[in-house]
Amino acid sequence: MTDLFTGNSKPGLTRELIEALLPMFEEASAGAIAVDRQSYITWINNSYSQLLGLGNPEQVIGKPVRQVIPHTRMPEVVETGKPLLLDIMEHNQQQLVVTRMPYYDDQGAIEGAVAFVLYDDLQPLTPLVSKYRRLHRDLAAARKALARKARGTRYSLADFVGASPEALEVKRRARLAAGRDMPVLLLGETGTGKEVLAQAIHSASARAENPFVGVNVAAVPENLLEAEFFGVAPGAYTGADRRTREGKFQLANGGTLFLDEVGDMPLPLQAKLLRVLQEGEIEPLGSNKVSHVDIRLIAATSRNLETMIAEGSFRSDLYYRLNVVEIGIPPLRERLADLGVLCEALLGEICEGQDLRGEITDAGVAALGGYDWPGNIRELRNVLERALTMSEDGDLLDADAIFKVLPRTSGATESRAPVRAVRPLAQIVADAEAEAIEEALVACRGNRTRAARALGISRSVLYEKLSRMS
Ligand SMILES: Nc1ncnc2c1ncn2[C@@H]1O[C@H](COP(=O)(O)OP(=O)(O)OP(=O)(O)O)[C@@H](O)[C@H]1O
Repeated sequence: MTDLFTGNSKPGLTRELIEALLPMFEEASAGAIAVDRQSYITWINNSYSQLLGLGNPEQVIGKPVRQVIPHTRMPEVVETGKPLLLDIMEHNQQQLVVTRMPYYDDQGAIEGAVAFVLYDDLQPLTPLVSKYRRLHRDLAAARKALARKARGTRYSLADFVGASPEALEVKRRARLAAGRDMPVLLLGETGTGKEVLAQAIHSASARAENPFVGVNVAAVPENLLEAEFFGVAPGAYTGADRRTREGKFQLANGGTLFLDEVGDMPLPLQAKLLRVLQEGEIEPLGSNKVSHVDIRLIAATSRNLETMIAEGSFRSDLYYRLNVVEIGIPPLRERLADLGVLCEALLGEICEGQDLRGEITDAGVAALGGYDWPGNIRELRNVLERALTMSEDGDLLDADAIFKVLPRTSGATESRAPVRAVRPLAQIVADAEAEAIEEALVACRGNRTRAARALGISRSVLYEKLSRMS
């Protein structure tokens, strides 16, 4: 072993301290090294030179440390005077956990640095490292989710679950749409995932860092739609706010505006929307100033716009403006092959954060396949949620558990099915009662006391009815 500190400067306090601590560190560590002010090696112990595969330690004294240990950060410590107390360094495909500290002369000037290899084998640290990696992954996912939420989106393309040819085609077109800054028209029945897809397209587009603003045209009273869309100038009408109220177009500026149920838009507003799309300018209510907006429009509807055009209730020129990229989302009954993966994803979502581990048997999935799903994936989610709430045998849903909660008929089958046989009134009443109880339990997340209160019956009566139902 060579002498620790070469050079002729007088030993100072810090240096003394390091010298005092060195034997202890040296013994506890898998190797130790010191460099001078120019990052030239002044000392290295035997164990470190063996670890580095150097043979004779003397031959590296006086060499620049980077020449011997290419990935070392000792020069940085000497330059900045800041210790690097914990670092992982690669050397010859080994990962070394190292600590590095500067040391000073009497006048307080940096004289060099020392480093110790704390571990030359990460094996004992595996639980710690994997915990760190897991936390890091969780943190990254949470940051991403938070950022998405801040921008108004919750979904990415991976959230559009499905592996059937129909689902893959939807995803392929969505990816295509994401790459082009053009209007998109999503066509599909209620609950097929139009909003999921709109958010996913936004998240995968160049506008992803900008806002995603959604507005359900059918949910806004007709007389408020214009203000909702284009905003209101201060004092635009009696009782109007003194401040400017921004409309959805301004809020979505730079990002994506999602118009859900665009088929429900009244004709006068359709004309205004068309103008905005043609000119890229909006005029808030009560203002005579126009302002430029830059948005990508994604519209969706469950209605047949072509029939509406023929009937005169939807403008054909607007239709062609909106329908640059059209994506038809098939109803669930046309992609029953996806039932299994959808159940898995939805049960995972439902059980998240709860002390539940929902699973479904193959027979359970087959039972779901016999239904025609007028409410599509939203309805599937409700059925699974209800089945879990009602399930008596833990969290495994079999065919029986599904049949118990599956609606007996759906709107779609009802309209196609022949008139049903007349049934005894008592049975109809019992069925209606069972359905009301299931709904109350779902609404109260399985809390029977609250469900009983909501139904206006006592807990004991609810229990009695439940036992008769099962
Ligand atoms: N492909 C899918 N994968 C996973 N979940 C989905 C999918 N499609 C829809 N969902 C879920 O179904 C529910 C309804 O989806 P969404 O609101 O996007 O449907 P929608 O077509 O916009 O319905 P509506 O026309 O009634 O507004 C949501 O909870 C959503 O998470």
